Amino acid sequence: MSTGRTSRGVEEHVAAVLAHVAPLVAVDVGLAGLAVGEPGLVLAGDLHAEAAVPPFDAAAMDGYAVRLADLPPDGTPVTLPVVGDSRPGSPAHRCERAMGPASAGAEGASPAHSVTGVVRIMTGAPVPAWADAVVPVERTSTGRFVAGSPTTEHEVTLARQPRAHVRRRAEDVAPGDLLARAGSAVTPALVAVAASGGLTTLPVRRRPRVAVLSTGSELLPAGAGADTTDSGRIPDSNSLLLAALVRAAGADAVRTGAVPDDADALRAALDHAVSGRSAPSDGVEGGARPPPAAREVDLVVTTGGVSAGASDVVRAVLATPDDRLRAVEVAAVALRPGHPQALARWRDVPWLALPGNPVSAFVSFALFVRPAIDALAGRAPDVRTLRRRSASAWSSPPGRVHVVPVRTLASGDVEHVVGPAGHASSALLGADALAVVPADVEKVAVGDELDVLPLDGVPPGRHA
Ligand SMILES: Nc1nc2c(c(=O)[nH]1)N[C@H]1C(S)=C(S)[C@@H](COP(=O)(O)OP(=O)(O)OC[C@H]3O[C@@H](n4cnc5c(N)ncnc54)[C@H](O)[C@@H]3O)O[C@H]1N2
Ligand code: MOO
Repeated sequence: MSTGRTSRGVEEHVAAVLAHVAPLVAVDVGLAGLAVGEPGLVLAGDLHAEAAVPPFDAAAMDGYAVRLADLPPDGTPVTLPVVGDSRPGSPAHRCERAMGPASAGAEGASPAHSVTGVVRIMTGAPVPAWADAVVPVERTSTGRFVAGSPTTEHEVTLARQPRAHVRRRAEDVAPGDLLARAGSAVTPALVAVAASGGLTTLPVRRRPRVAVLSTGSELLPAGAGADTTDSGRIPDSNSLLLAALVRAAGADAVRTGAVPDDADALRAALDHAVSGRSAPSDGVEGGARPPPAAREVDLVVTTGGVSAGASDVVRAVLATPDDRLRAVEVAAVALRPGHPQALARWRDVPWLALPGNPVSAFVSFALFVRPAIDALAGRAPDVRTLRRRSASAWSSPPGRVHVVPVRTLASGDVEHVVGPAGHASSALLGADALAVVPADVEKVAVGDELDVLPLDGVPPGRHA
């Protein structure tokens, strides 16, 4: 009997998912806004510096700017007049003009060097064009400068030092240098380096926004406790699971409470979800921000109701023509867990329908939803799998990619996390990664190399 499903491999289903998502529109945001705004933005274009860092030769120490030619190479101290001051934001131009040799670079119009002397200079201040080193104050007869007091010494005894203590113009960043590529995360360091490099705005994409909803008449509201009677009802855990996974993947989640196995109720819930409003009892589970006005949703993720049961409500909605519904694909993916999958567009928003078993939903997120979020965010294609040696042996189902929760040991090898049964969500508690065993592998032996997907937000070895 036909199940109405298309059989396909994991790669094929990933490609089908990615065909529905494109990077969100890029906007230019001021650096100050980025520093205090929402986290998790992604750069929408390559970023090049406009200005040099440092923008001029700068003192790396408080001390005296000297011309090495004035100091004996053998390190014998000399006493020289102090002819000026260079402070951060207040360079010693006057003295530079008085002292600059005919060859002095930017100040090249200066008269020939006429005075032998030094300039008192503070860390970060421009080094006069004629000077080529800074001698730290503690290495001189002055000993130290007193903060806040006027400096009055007229001469200083100092000697040549092994290091110049000058940060050369552009030694950190030169104008035109590539600071970061499109798809990089907008990190605190990137905001700072961009500011230093003379930029005022960054082209960014906002965090994708993902609506999450659970289906199943057996579901009690998430987080409201369990039912100890024999009602056959269980707490909805998937909507919390997926909302947290969405957030760990760098997107915002709008979670909607569980929807019963009723096609009209699901259609109404989908309408509500794509409007960007969360259910009254739920919240926007992304960055801290005021209660949401309706905002665009970029993706809808549902769990449950996607297999072959009589009450499988997602299948029922997908099978019934509706103006709001397009591009339906119901798939039997060669994967365990995560075999039944579907995708479609609801009011033109891409909709990924994952199976209801919590471990299947978890695996489906890692394999299908995470790449979709990355694509929406415009994140650089991220080869996230690592090669790790297996510390355990197990059998894998023939003809299906087998995804196995593993934990990383101190050696770097990974160990199968054993749960009481294949679908035990408690096994996920001990995992920091998922091993992805190819469909043609039926036995994993100790020492075999595996492809391993690290889990967002779970540091490797956390559970070792
Ligand atoms: N005759 C067949 N039966 C099943 C097949 C099949 O091919 N033929 N596939 C099996 C596989 S594999 C999976 S996976 C499940 C997926 O089924 P559904 O997507 O329809 O999921 P449900 O039936 O709604 O739920 C499955 C299981 O998970 C529990 N669940 C569902 N939602 C939640 C939630 N939000 N929080 C916690 N737990 C949830 C639900 O109570 C069920 O126990 O189908 C097999 N059957
Ligand atoms: O394929 Mo189902 O997702 O094994 O549990």
